[in-house]
Amino acid sequence: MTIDTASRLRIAICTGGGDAPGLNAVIRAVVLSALNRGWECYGIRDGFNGILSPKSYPRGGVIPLTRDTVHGITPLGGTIIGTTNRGNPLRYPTLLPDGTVIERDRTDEIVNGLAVYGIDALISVGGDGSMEIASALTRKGVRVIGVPKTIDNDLDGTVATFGFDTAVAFATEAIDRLHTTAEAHQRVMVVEVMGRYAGWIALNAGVSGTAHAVLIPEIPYDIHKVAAKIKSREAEGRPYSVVVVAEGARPIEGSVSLIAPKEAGRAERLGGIGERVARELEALTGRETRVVVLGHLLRGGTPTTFDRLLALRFGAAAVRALEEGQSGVMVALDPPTVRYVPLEEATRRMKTVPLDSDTMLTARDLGISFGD
Ligand SMILES: Nc1ncnc2c1ncn2[C@@H]1O[C@H](COP(=O)(O)OP(=O)(O)OP(=O)(O)O)[C@@H](O)[C@H]1O
Ligand SMILES: O=P(O)(O)OC[C@H]1O[C@](O)(CO)[C@@H](O)[C@@H]1O
Ligand SMILES: [Mg+2]
Repeated sequence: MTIDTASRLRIAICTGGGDAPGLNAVIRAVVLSALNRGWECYGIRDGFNGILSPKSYPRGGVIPLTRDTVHGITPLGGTIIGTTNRGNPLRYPTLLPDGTVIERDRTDEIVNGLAVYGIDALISVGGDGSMEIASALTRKGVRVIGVPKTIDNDLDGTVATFGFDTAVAFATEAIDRLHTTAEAHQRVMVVEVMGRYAGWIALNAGVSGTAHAVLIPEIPYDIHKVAAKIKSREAEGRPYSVVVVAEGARPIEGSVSLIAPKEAGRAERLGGIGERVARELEALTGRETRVVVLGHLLRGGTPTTFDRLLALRFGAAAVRALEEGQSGVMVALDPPTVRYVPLEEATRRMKTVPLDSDTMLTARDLGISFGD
């Protein structure tokens, strides 16, 4: 969709979903690119909560972002305006007098809230959930540009999202460190990494960190096959192994490991699969086993150079898109350039690991077991 451009825009930015290294770099690029055009820039606190729950923000749910606000934030993890992965405005959990909880659409309140603040256009940074919300707001007449973010790399329509490279780099370093202790103690070390529905982090870090088995959501595993891999290493005089497990991995006959089931306005919380795999491998191989859960460590820290640059490029490209009069599109990496894809296209399907991809073939050629 292309809209007439206003010469001086008042824009807002929000960050939604789980945080990812690079969010602050996007914010800085958006703010500086906007200010350098003579525009004004505001930040909505904690996803859309700054508009939906203004009473929770005595110092303002929508705050001005200035050159000073974004000074020095490029290398910082987190997001200076906050984020949330609870309370999707499309399906907002609401308690009824009889105690039941229903989900209701609160996007009209966001449309009105943006109008009250005189916001001409919104830049929404987030994963699939945030892009779905952005797409709904576009249909309601809000001028929106999406910026893709997720450490899980499961967002379609872009070759890469920022945060993923940082998460993989950290996981690889952790796996490297576990090799030496695994070998010294002749143990099996199981490393659980994030990746709810897609195994990108487990696969890329597992291959780079030379793990011996990698279990991903895309391939339900047979624990006996993983145990056989560990035993064959033993037979070759290597009585230790490193196994990487994505939190969304599941056995062939079984389901994912849940910490908490899905609730209104909130996805299910996964966790515990590393523990389960370790227990079963110890029983099947007789080898002492330990588990390390990397969890939220993967979302923290300073973004890698790749992620910083990508985040800065995405932020600046989002502002250029507004200047060009675009709306309803997501900035996407299409090397060597960035392009704009319709939000509907970006949210149509989840990007999971293709089983015939080059990285999968590489892993198999290297002898890594997927438990299949
Ligand atoms: N701007 C927002 N305001 C409120 N809630 C949001 C916002 N953006 C996203 N959410 C909520 O967070 C959930 C996850 O968001 P999203 O898919 O954008 O992030 P993600 O990077 O994929 O991370 P996650 O693992 O949390 O899904 C959404 O389904 C929605 O419930
Ligand atoms: O613990 P939280 O913040 O709800 O988020 C956990 C989820 O976030 C993600 O890291 C995506 O950011 C998923 O892999 C994970 O399941
Ligand atoms: Mg998501």
